[in-house]
Order: sequence, then structure tokens, then C-alpha cells
Amino acid sequence: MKVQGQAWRTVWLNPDHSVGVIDQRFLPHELKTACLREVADVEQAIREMWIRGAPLIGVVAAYGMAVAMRQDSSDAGLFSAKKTLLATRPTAVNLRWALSRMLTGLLPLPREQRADAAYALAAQMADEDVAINQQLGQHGLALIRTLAQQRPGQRINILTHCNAGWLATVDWGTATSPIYQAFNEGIDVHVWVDETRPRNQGASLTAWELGQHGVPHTLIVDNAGGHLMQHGLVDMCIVGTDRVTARGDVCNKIGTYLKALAAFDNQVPFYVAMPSSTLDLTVHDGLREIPIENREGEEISHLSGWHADGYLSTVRICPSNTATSTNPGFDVTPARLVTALITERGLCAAHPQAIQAMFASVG
Ligand SMILES: CSC[C@H]1O[C@H](OP(=O)(O)O)[C@H](O)[C@@H]1O
Repeated sequence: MKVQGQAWRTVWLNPDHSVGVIDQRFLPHELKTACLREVADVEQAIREMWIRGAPLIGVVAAYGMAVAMRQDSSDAGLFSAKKTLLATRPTAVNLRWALSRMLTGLLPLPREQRADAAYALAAQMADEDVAINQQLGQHGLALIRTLAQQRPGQRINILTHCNAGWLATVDWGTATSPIYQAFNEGIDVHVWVDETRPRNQGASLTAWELGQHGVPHTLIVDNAGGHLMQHGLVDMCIVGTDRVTARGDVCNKIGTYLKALAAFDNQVPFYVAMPSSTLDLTVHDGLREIPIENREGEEISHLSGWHADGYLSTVRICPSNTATSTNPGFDVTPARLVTALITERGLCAAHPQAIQAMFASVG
């Protein structure tokens, strides 16, 4: 997407074969990039959330395999790099999907061909992500367009949680792709942006990228969403996902489940934008089978922001002896609370038969 009129992607290849990324830790205050030269750099960038977002994690990990092949293209090097990168974060299935695709593509090759092939495959996956998200957005746009036609002259208010924007993918985003395309078409859309405690990806990332594109939006505290729905101020919810199970359970950023409950109670359509790379047909019961990442307690006890004197600052918001060790990064929304999955192949009911019919071929 555009930043001050210039087209950006979240990840790119540098002339020296290092991997360029936007280091999202400094947004919205500073637009900084990072250069990932070795597998260890890619591991750090994913683990420490320099880059984050299920589809982007997958593509950056794919590039991680490419830089690994420049370091050691032996079978041992291949398996070691996959193991290192797979261990970075447990919840987004895109990581496993991307690394498996890279291993399948590289293992049969002579080691001297692996580096070039890895870069080519990673680049292909990046381009595919952009195309998939654009296509997914078209299917989501149809939903927004229908609502706008039913309510001529009325603003369409969409609530989203965390960041499932272009910053969570290579471009377009998943949940935001329908929103960008509706805005580009001239539909009067407005986005309620959940701040998304504790890492505040909504406040720092979604608000920034929507603002850069000129999309009207309002930052809200996470706990205001239900109230807005009760007062008829939310026309639909569109969120992203880190993993969808074969029966349609949706794993996403912590707080998504509570938003889905409020939507269900207020008859607000609750859509999940799901590229096929985020579908995991090997699991059924999301609550019992999806590994939920527990993150550092400091994310809860401390807040970071821009100091009035012009630098990033961090402050403690609770007593130093208060326990904050329970910090699940994700929760699971049962399929019964999901109105539909917005995918690149079309709308899909969050139901095992519908998912099987549309995605039986997903590897
Ligand atoms: C395009 S969906 C991205 C998905 O990933 C985010 O998690 P994180 O920022 O921790 O990687 C969040 O759950 C988003 O919905």
C-alpha cells in the first residue's frame, strides 16, 4: 500500500540477497526498515515481532529459508533452518505451511541449486499473497457493497480487531482488503479500530495504515465494542485469523472471542478474512488443538509510546510485584459465532462440509 504516496510492501529482496522488512516495532511513530542477512536475523525478527501477522510470518520465514541456503544448502542445513524458524512462534499456521512448502520444493534439488530456487519460491509466495488478499478483498467488497445499497446515503461502520492489515501480510491485508477496496470505490466506510491490548497492534498499526490511505477510522478501547454494537453503531465485524480449523473454529488475537460473543448477541455479522494459507485441515477442535502463544508479562505491565520530548518511552502501569505471567496472545472463536469466512475462493460457511467442499485440495 501507499505511504506518503510511495508504494510499499512489508517485505522485499535487497540486491545483496538480504531480506528487507518494515520493522513494525516503531510504528506509528517511525517508519524504520531492517535488513535480515542470516537465519538468526529472520528468527529474531519473527520471534520479537519486528514483523508479525500470520501471512507475513509465513512469507518472511520462506525468505529465511532462502538466506539459510546461502549459508548452508546441505540437507542438514535445510532441516536445521526449518527447525529454527518453526520454533519462533507457535500459533499462526502460515509459518508451518510456508516452511513445509519450502522444504518440499528444495529437498529434491541438488544442493547447488537450492539457494536460487529458494529465493524464487519465496518471491512467488510473496506475490501469491498479494494476489490472494486482493481477491479475498473482492469477495468482502461484495458484502460491503450490498450493505451500502441497502442503506443509501448511510455510512457503513466496520469493526476490526488487532492488525489484519497490509502490515500483517505482504500487501492489501486480509480483513482490511475489503475495506480498502470499498473506500477506493467511493463507498462511505468508517472503521472502529480496537486498540487491542496489550500489544496495541490496532492503535499502532491498523490506525496508522488506515490513516495513510485516508480511510476514516476511530480508535476505541477493546471493551467499547459491545457497547457500540448494542447502540447499532456497528454494521459488521471483519477480523483476521492465525488459524482456522477443519470445522471452522477461528484462532485470532486475544479478545476476538469476546467481540464475536457481543456480535452474536446483537445480531451483527461477524466475518473472518481467511486466506487458504491460514486454514489448518489437520485440526478440528480449535480450543483443544491449537497451541496458544503465551507472551511476556511485560507486555501487560508496561506501555510504550512517544514521549513529548520526541523519543520512544516505556512506562510501568501496575505495581512491580503484581503477577502478569498469564498473557495468552490468542483465543479461539467457535465456528457457531462466525457468520462466514471471507476467502480468496469466495464466502465460505464456518462449517466442516462447506470448508471441505471449498478447500479439500489445500495442502
Ligand atoms: C492477517 S491476520 C494477522 C493476525 O496476526 C496477528 O497476530 P500477531 O500480530 O501476534 O502476529 C493478529 O492475530 C491478526 O489477526
